[in-house]
Amino acid sequence: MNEDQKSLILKSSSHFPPPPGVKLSYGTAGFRADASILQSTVYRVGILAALRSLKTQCVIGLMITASHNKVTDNGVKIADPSGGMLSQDWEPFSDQLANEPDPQSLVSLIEEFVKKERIPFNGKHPAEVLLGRDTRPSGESLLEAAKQGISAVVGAVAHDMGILTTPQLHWMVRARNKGLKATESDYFEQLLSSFRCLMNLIPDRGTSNETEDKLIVDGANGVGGEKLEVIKEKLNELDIEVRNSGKEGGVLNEGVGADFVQKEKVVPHGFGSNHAGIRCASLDGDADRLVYFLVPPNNCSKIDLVDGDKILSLFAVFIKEQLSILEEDTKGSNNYKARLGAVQTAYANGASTYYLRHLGLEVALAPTGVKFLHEKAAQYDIGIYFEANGHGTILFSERFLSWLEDKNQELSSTHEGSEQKKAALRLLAVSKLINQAVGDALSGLLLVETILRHMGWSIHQWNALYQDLPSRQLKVKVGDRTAVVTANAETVAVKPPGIQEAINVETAKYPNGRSFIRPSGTEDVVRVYAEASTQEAADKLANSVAELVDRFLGFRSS
Ligand SMILES: CC(=O)N[C@H]1[C@@H](OP(=O)(O)O)O[C@H](CO)[C@@H](O)[C@@H]1O
Ligand SMILES: [Mg+2]
Repeated sequence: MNEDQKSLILKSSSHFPPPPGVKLSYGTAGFRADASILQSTVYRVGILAALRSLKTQCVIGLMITASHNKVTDNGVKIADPSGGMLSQDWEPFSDQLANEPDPQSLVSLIEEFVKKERIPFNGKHPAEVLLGRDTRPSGESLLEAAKQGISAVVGAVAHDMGILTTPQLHWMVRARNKGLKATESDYFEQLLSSFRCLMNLIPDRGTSNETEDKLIVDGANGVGGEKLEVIKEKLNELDIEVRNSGKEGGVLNEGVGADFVQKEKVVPHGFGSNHAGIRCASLDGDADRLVYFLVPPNNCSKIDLVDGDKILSLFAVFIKEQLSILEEDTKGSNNYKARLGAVQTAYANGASTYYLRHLGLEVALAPTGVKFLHEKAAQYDIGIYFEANGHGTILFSERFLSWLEDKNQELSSTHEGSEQKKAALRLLAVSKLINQAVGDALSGLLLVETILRHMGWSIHQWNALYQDLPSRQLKVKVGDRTAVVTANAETVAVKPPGIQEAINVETAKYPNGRSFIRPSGTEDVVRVYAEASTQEAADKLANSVAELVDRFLGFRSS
């Protein structure tokens, strides 16, 4: 770093002092806080993004969003060259960068890091950062802060991509770094063309199928609703009605959205008894989560939730079917047994894990946070990962895709129009429709819709793949949530000493009982999860484990 560079950072950072007494940490969702205290953080993440771009010599993404959090919050996160989350080994530096109050020390911190990481300041490519933001009112001024941070790095270029869903920005970063077309219209074009390809390959059963036409989507009053309106205009094949699109004056994430629907299991605002029995879906505030639900006819506030675990299961059934068809072609010269795996967290309903194993899939467990699931899923030829809350996607390995392309060619000459050829084309279309950078509610929704039609299933038939074990999630406020340390993908609490034994004693009292605790990465709470054979038992177990947390870790009066 030369003197000009140092004085540029020194000068510009003096306009962005961090708020006194606040310590932020780059968690599972980047930095998140009340929007009013985030100017300096976003500015510094601008610097970070430019440095990351220099280091990798690739385009980097910077997204301003607080997803499902309340509208007055905001946040910022980085998309790495592959379109995935920021590499974990840069997280400690991100924390130091965000929290350093003194401009001179900030410059020294950056200088040391640049040396340690050997970041090339005279590399072939100047830093290039794509910027996106959700619909939050604070987004515009935070975007300015990000631009200031980026331009504090000599030669760095920022491209404002406008209001986007988080997955759109990740998709653009991935596409740019693969040398592909990467505008928002390219994104829509890829989704729509692969969707149509799958629709054209739906088997003709000669009878009308069970899938009802209409789908009603809760857009969480956020960016996802807006973008779905755009997709809807270009789609004649689906009958979609968007509610809570943000245009009706509702507040982002208030009584609406995938997080609300999944956690509270009640109907979102704008839905009621007139929607009973109709297929409904809900997106979160930045449209990287998707859940489906049904409003039952009799009890209209409680919903039947079709969550991320069930979306995973639906995708698994479909992909397994296509792989089996391909494997039937034993005469071909080019055969390959693909490894299909599923990745879940401890929050996955026990019934879903059981179902997936019986389907013949390998099921791996990862800690909460999509970066962990993504990493594990990338180890399979086809890895499907989902958090129960609806965040997930499907990853195809390069090796498998190139085999599939070859197989498709081979089948073109020998088996045109055959079931094998169709299976190969379907899998290729899925690999283009699904957003392989990160979980994407819009592309996920289009895939769910085509698979339901392919199977001829109603949402009821889909929901009946297995029956969820009753579960309960609680939050406990404690003095210091970091006192809880977990192991084995968060299924065991190793600290504080003795708490796991006490949880085991409680769990053993209930048939099919399972319970675990972990510190949240996004809120100042310890989360408690419990499941058991009945709702009453799950509630009781969750409450008694919450009491244990309180007893071991709660606020003490002394
Ligand atoms: C139980 C739960 O839903 N946890 C969510 C939540 O993380 P916590 O660390 O539990 O606060 O937000 C994360 C980011 O969106 C998401 O990845 C995760 O699944
Ligand atoms: Mg989100």
